[in-house]
Amino acid sequence: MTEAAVEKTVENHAFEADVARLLHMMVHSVYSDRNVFLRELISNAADACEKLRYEAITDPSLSAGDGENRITLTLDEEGKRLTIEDNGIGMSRAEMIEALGTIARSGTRAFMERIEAARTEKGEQDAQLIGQFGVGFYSCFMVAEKVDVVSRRAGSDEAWRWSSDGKGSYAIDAVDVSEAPARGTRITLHLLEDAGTYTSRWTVEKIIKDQSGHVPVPILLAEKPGAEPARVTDGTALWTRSKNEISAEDYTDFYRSLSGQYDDPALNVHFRAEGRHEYTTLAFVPGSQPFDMFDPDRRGRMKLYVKRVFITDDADLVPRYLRFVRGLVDTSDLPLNMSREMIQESPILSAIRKGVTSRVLTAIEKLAESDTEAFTKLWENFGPVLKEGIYEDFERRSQLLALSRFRSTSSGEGYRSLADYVGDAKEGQRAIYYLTGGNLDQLRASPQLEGFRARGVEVLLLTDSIDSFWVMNAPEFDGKSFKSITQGSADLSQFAKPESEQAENKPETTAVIDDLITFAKLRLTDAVSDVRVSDRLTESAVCLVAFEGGYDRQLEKILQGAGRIEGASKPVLEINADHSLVKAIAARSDDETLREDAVLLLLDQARILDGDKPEEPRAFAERLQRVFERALR
Ligand SMILES: Nc1ncnc2c1ncn2[C@@H]1O[C@H](COP(=O)(O)OP(=O)(O)OP(=O)(O)O)[C@@H](O)[C@H]1O
Repeated sequence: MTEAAVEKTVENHAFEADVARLLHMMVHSVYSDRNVFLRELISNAADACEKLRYEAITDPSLSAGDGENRITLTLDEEGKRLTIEDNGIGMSRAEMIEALGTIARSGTRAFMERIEAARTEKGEQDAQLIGQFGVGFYSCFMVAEKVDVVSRRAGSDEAWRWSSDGKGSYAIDAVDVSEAPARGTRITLHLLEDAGTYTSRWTVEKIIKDQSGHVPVPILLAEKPGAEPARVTDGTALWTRSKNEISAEDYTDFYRSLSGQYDDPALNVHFRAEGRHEYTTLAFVPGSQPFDMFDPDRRGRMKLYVKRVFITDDADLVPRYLRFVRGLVDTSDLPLNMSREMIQESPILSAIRKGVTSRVLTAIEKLAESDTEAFTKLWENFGPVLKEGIYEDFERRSQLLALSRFRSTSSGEGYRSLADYVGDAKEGQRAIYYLTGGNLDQLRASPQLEGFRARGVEVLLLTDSIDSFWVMNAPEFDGKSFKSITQGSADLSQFAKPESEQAENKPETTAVIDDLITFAKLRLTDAVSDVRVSDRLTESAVCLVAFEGGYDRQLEKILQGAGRIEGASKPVLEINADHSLVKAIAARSDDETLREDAVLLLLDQARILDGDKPEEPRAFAERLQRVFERALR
């Protein structure tokens, strides 16, 4: 491009719709801790330096001339400006449009949905959320009325300026290289009237030390344009220091600058492995759930360093079920110039992955032993993800089962471990009973539980979608297999009822009940595979269960919903022969119409108790009406 063309071509681009929404939120944010913008910009600058270091391994000319990476902040009180400059990788024109005009992070999108929902509900934004989760570059519009980004990509002889007031569009134009950093990016914030504090040395230095003290690139601060910058942080890698030199605050600060989250970590795991493989790990379990935890594309976010050079955050350093763990591994065992693809397949990496996984799980186990409250919080945040491991990681299945906590008919508002369950199991109890479903209240009201409750047999109440899957794969815990109480026969006769209820122990199947069952089997043959007397019911008249060997009812619904299986299998209708309604119906064999209405209504009642709808709502309503009218007549 010629000099003349460079000066004239200013292109205006509209922001992607989501960016515009996000910016609107930023500008109208009521969040009081605006300092977070600085951490976001410093973190991007540090990433850019790390990317350069990596690319320079194969092409040393990229960092030629200016080998030491640094981030320099310049204050300009008079001009009400704050500048953040790095000598990292820089951005080409296309990269600017991609990075500063769209939203790449799925977490940011999820965050926006959450914050918008909170706003509609409460009439205001959930300001805390902005504070807890970084929202990247765009957060600078909390403090700036205009932002200029001038960047020159390493190795390029072009420089570009991106400029915006954050109100719907941005402009891009080419600038003369003499106006740009020799390499890297300079971001100039034209501060808002009320953001003057970000030109105070004292304030900015404190914010840097508090928020970004452990960024692995040195940070310098110049008091005014042209002044000699002074070092604020030295950029040494925290993980290379020995544990006893590192305070809890150091770890928390580091976690925050690494993860982009602002919460306190629930757990940190810092160790150096020596021997066959040498590597250092510094990993954290966050104190809160990231928004995109259940995003199917979400993978581990651990960073891989080789001899302190950042290589990739895409190396799957932990299995998928630990995808919430943040942190890094730094090893000297891998060569620096190995491609990312080769690293992925390297046996050294799988050994490291194994080691890191073990250490993280052991740390979680220790927390479970030492601090129930902290562990419960961790479990509430990440239990549903950890349980995926029971399904996916055969080798660690028992370990994960032992770690898992459950609601059950005995847990009240607390949680039970499988060890608790087995410890309190009835004599001779061979199975661990469970019931799966969408929510706890519905499960607690399930008729299928009645017989178990009456006999004091504990049942696990499983409400996460993953539960339906791992229970199929987990053959046993402590010699006991898992058994769904909505599948097959309950066989509760082995457990005695409490003395007070002994009298009504085994339901008597009289001839009239047998007759009713034969009638129901015939009449309901299209809808159910069998009708039988139940020993799992005590209060309800009927319930539905899956036949032995079929899918658990809840799992079948999930698979059907996901289009993985076609059509539902026919359930079994179980009847409580002791129930007064059932007895009354059985006694009315003289009235065919009434009996037919009654068995169809019983079936629909069982469906409703299962959280489903009557198959034919109209016929159901008419039947109900007929029976009502008779009763009232
Ligand atoms: N100083 C910089 N140098 C080079 N590229 C930058 C710089 N600042 C931002 N970018 C580019 O802009 C993109 C968007 O930045 P933003 O902070 O919004 O999200 P992010 O950094 O990708 O997300 P995360 O904070 O989760 O890493 C970055 O991924 C990067 O490509």
